[in-house]
Amino acid sequence: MSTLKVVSSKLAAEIDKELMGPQIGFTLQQLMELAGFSVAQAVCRQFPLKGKTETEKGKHIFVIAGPGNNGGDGLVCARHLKIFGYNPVVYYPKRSDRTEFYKQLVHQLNFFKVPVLSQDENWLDYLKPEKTLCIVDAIFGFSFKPPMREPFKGIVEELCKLQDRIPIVSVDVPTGWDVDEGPISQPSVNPAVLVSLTVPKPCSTHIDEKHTTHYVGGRFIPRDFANKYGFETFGYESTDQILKL
Ligand SMILES: NC(=O)C1=CN([C@@H]2O[C@H](COP(=O)(O)OP(=O)(O)OC[C@H]3O[C@@H](n4cnc5c(N)ncnc54)[C@H](OP(=O)(O)O)[C@@H]3O)[C@@H](O)[C@H]2O)[C@@H](O)CC1
Ligand SMILES: [K+]
Repeated sequence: MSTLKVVSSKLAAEIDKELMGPQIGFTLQQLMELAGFSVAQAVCRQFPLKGKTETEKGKHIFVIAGPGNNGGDGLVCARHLKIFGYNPVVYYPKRSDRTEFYKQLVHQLNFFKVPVLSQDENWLDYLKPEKTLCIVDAIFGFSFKPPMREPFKGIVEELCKLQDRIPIVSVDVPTGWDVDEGPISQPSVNPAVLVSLTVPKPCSTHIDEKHTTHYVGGRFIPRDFANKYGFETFGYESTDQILKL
């Protein structure tokens, strides 16, 4: 049997449903915690603080959280980045009331004194190349369907203007990309780092390997489950939550 290296948006949603279904019984909270934790680990790997000056260490990591679960991954990631010694700031313009859980994630950020900006705040003030280490793009993941609606369209247009000067770390899918077809509509970001969760989506075959470092993270499935969906598990080392592909 040939093994797939990527899974479609449809299959990714099916995998998610089965993981959180009655037979397996993961909760969304559990998977999101591991997903966000792995993205924070990828940021550490890519932008290590060790040996950096105090000025460098004080730079912001600007996390933009969208309205769905990709945004939730961003909220979790920001908390872990703070624990790891970084200086995250979260921009959360459209807050989900889908579940109480998103509010709890915001309370946890308040607990760790991570600023969480609302839509009406001047978020661009935090995005200065000399003051910002990177941007974590947790706007849209595998449920995004173009064309992009406001306020995200305007936000992503601003990110596109900045991305040559501030590196973008995209969570699961670069925002604006069609999950299966890649960057076929605008606006869409061109990330310096992509962290695919569970297994890469087809759009990841469109990244320019010279520009984008690709990690896989979200280490939560056994081999027989992966094989059932036509792919292999990844060779994570030791306790690592990410693997550079
Ligand atoms: N097993 C795993 O790997 C795990 C994966 N996880 C993560 O979940 C992610 C998938 O999350 P998801 O299904 O909630 O969808 P996501 O992509 O966040 O977007 C949905 C939101 O976007 C909106 N929206 C859509 N199109 C739009 C448009 N054109 N313009 C504007 N808005 C638009 C849409 O709005 P609606 O259409 O409903 O009005 C809805 O609010 C996945 O990529 C991974 O990061 C982990 O957390 C757990 C384990
Ligand atoms: K994203």
